[in-house]
Amino acid sequence: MPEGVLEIDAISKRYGEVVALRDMSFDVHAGELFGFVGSNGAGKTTTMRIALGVLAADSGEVRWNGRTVDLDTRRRIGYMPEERGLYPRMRVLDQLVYLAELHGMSTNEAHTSAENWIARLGLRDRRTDEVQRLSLGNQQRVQLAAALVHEPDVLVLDEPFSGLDPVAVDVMSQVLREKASSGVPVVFSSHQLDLVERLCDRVGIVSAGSMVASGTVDELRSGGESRLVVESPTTDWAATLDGVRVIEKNGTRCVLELASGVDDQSVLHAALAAGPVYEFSRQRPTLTELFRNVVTTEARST
Ligand SMILES: Nc1ncnc2c1ncn2[C@@H]1O[C@H](COP(=O)(O)OP(=O)(O)OP(=O)(O)O)[C@@H](O)[C@H]1O
Repeated sequence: MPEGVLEIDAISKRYGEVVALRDMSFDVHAGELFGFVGSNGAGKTTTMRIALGVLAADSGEVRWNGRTVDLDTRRRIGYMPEERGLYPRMRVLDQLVYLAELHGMSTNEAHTSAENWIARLGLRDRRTDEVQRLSLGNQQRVQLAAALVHEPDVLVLDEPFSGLDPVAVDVMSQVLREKASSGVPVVFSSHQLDLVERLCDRVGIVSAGSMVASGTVDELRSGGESRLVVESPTTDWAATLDGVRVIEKNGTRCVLELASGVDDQSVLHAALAAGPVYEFSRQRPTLTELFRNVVTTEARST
């Protein structure tokens, strides 16, 4: 039986005529930070709500450690919903203690844990304030504390970074990294692809309700189009090569796109035959470029 694995297995979901998810599948393993990215309406929130059990799938299954997620397992998931779900009139500390107790902690444990997360997330000065009196960013910190306060076995966070200032982004990143390192599978959705690229062990790109690419950022980047940056006094030779397209030219420096199967070494030989070569390197796409490619290709094929 797999240990410490959250499995989303072939989940489908319709809202009336709208197909929100079709055979959505991915795994998140213990110790792993998994970034879930996709266009607006791609199906991220629906997937996360199904993973937590606040929404039922039409078909497919969510498993934790090989077993279908039930009410007990759900209590062990820390969830940060997109529509933030705090009680606006409750004080920060009281709210966190209440939520921790709801998840099965004793009053003492709940207090210790709530105070710990309040301190960790920079909310000490606001601990006795009503949530509604906090700025949106601080409310979001409380929302993260609410997901963490019962020391969950799995973390599922819907756009935890949206609207945070750079310091709060750093705190959130550190906390998620630490949680993953301590063996908790962490999955979060985000539109901030630079952050996802920096932070995540693996990334899943979702389009129109299905997972269309997943892997480590390195795997995804190496699977993209092959590009070369070349600096040489002349670039005329490049245009004569089969399967090579000059996509950018800036003085003596150019970027070439290679069709699949074109060997970069044959390009280097051609460049050297024409004169000196000062730079010759692979240019790998950023996650943002990959995302645009994958999503545009998928949109064309549907
Ligand atoms: N309650 C609902 N009733 C009807 N359609 C819905 C409902 N919730 C979501 N949808 C539709 O399901 C699809 C997936 O929506 P979902 O919110 O899961 O996407 P998302 O990837 O989280 O988007 P975003 O990045 O904008 O938050 C969309 O077409 C959306 O309009």
